Amino acid sequence: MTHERGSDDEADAPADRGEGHDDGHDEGRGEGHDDGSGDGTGGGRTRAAKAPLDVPTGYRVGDWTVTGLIGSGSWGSVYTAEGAPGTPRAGQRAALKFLGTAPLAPGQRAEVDELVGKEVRFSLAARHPHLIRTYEALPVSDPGSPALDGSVVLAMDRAERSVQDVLAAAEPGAPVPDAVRVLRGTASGLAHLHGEGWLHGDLKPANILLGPDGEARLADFGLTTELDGTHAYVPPMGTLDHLPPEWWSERTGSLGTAVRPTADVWAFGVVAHQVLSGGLHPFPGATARARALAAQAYARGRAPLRLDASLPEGWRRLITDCLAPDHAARAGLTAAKLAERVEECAAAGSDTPAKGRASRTPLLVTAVVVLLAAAGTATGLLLTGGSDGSVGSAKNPGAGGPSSAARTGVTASPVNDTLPAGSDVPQPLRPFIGAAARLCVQPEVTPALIAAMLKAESGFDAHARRPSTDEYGIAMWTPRVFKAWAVDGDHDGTKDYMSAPDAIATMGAYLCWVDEQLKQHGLHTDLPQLTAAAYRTSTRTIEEAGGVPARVRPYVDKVTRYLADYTPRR
Ligand SMILES: Nc1ncnc2c1ncn2[C@@H]1O[C@H](COP(=O)(O)OP(=O)(O)OP(=O)(O)O)[C@@H](O)[C@H]1O
Repeated sequence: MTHERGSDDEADAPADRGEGHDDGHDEGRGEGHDDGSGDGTGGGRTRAAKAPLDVPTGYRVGDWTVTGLIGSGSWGSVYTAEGAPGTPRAGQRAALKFLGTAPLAPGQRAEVDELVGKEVRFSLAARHPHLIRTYEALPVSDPGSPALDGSVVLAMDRAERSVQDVLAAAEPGAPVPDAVRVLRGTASGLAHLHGEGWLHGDLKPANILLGPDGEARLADFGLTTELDGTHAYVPPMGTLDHLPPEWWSERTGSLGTAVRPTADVWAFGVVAHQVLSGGLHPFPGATARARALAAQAYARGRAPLRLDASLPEGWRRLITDCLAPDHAARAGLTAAKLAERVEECAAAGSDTPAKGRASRTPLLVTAVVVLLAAAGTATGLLLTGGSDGSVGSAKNPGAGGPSSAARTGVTASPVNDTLPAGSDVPQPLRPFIGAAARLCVQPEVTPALIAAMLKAESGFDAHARRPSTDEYGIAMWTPRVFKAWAVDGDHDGTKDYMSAPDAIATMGAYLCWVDEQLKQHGLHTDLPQLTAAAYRTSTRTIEEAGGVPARVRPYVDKVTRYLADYTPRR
């Protein structure tokens, strides 16, 4: 998809985030926005360009020998390692994060290189008992392994598990083991970062690691940035489930998206709610996207904040302050103050669930759905969503559905699910196209529309590439936009715009949101055409034009023809 670039449209690029409206959309990490979230995770600039690295056991980097895989994030993979015999590191345990750029197209590579450089810089500079310690950064020179050659490896403290792992095993409605200790460490690490003039930028359970001593340490400084006055400028990425509501209306300029330290405070509020309630997200919804929408509705005063009934009163007040709807209202709660308040809550011993509250049942039902969604979708958008998300983000079609489905409580729509047998839609793609459409309750987002758009975009070519306009894969996703919406269509744990299932599922989710946005702006006729036009431009462009702009008319005409071919006759 080409979000129009330049002038005001530049701001639209990451999934229309810059449209300044209010509502609803979602993501970007994250979740991705999910990733993560759920993350949704769940992203943007080019963290979208996922580069999973396959590093064999026994692989040697500096004094370290790789012993096994821990997991992969947006652009790197983390492995267990041990110091090699005969070296000063002999017998020492470590985690190695391989940050790879080799599989990327040259245009993306420069951008990812810059991000990797930042992650290396902040990781090496991070020194605090509640920040993961990085010992060294090692460049890999291995011409025999093109995928690894040129990557950078961060050798760091190896954690036992992440808070995301703890939440996945938690019982909803009760604090996770050591909840208060986790929150104290997290707040302390965050206060140190902010004191250094940095913001973390991707605070989420997957990035809070627990050491063998049980202490929490913040990790993943890929979105960490120095504050420039009151803001930092970061790539338009994050993990849906942990992005503050104002993120969606920030414009993205050449420096990136403006983010305030209060974004970390919001994320802390979400994490605190999750940790103290056994994984429940403070906003309702079966997907990271739906939860992001719920957070935005709350921020606009359209819905109350309904924290879980089990939260002890002191924590409830603190989380409510972290989740103040407006960043200005959150500003008084600096990270240093936050850490103090966490200590006060801890000292008050308010780490046990409130007793005798009657209203758990409905919330628990939601909770289980949320947990299921999160379990299937730990990002990294990311977004974030998300790992988590980053990310991402949590948009596992098998676990829920896109925003509108979640909000209306409908998990599958009665869409016309078939494509004509004789049409040229490749057979192997049909299940993915059908699945993408089924998860959207908007009647216009049918298998026929998705198939027509795929044909118009790439002629169903999963390897299609148009570097001049930064568009790749079967749905011609712009990597940074893809990252903002990424869905793991084939459930392989990664979200890759060059994977046809992922690209198709993401297209379905995005079209669903576009269609809904257009309706909210009073556009009710020719919606398939308007939706296709928005995919090539932006919803704002279509809303301002009140119809299909002339420059995308030929594209829309093509889609219309294919749509007629693919719509089953009844
Ligand atoms: N030092 C470490 N020790 C143990 N596990 C780690 C360490 N660093 C990262 N991990 C784990 O490795 C996995 C991949 O981490 P990574 O930072 O690459 O991605 P992520 O945070 O999950 O996603 P994203 O980067 O997209 O937000 C995660 O499960 C994370 O919890």
